[in-house]
Amino acid sequence: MPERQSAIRCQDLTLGYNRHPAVHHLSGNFAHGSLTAIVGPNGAGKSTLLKGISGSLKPIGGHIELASHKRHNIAYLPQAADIDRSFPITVYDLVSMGLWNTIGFFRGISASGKNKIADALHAVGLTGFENRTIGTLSGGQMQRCLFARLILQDAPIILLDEPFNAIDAKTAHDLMHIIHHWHHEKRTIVAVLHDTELVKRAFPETLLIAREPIAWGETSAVLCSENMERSRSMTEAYDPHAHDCERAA
Ligand SMILES: Nc1ncnc2c1ncn2[C@@H]1O[C@H](COP(=O)(O)OP(=O)(O)OP(=O)(O)O)[C@@H](O)[C@H]1O
Repeated sequence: MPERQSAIRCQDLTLGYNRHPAVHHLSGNFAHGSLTAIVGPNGAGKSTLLKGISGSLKPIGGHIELASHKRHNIAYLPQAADIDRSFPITVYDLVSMGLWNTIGFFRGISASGKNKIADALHAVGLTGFENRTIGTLSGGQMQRCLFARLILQDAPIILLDEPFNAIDAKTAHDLMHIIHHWHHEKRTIVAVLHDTELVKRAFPETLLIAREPIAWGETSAVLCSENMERSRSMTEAYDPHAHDCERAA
């Protein structure tokens, strides 16, 4: 099979905090247009990997290469817990931030920009919520709002950190529909997920990680019971007081 064009290439990548590695020696490609789930136990380094790809965390070792070399080509949805919802901003203003790459900070929103915002709000089922402050939204409505912002970012690479966490089945179904639409548009999508049944149903490729990569490839092969057991035992064996990576780069 010919090698697929890579959108994100990780080369012997090690990421961590204060020199303590959280993701060790990851090498592999997220192919252009692929839809990949990142799966693994709590503390396995899944969010850390997304932070590394998004550019908000610099590697301790190794490299991340993007096909486009432009970080603004990445749209990133952080975990809900990392978002401050006490900030007094309306749904309209939060969603319109998705246009910043195209309009800049200080220019007004054009008529076509306003149409795009209306279309994005419609796509996520939030028409009529424009003037609500985000602190008044339910968890599911807030996630819909953040997806509308992602739609406007119009990025070729989309990173989603637990997009369905604490979300009801109808909202998860609607947001999954948007993810499939992005996949059909040949965007590269990487999503951290805990629901392995959903991953098996809807994500063709999976990276299973437990600080070190366990397996990466076709979902049905990656999520076999042997790999799942290995990922559990590797995380259980982790020593939180270890300083430097013991394996040579
Ligand atoms: N800002 C930080 N400073 C120090 N250590 C951190 C920081 N963020 C994460 N870690 C540590 O890095 C390791 C990996 O964390 P990470 O959040 O990437 O895991 P995860 O796989 O996303 O977990 P979960 O499924 O629980 O969200 C954990 O041991 C965590 O405590």
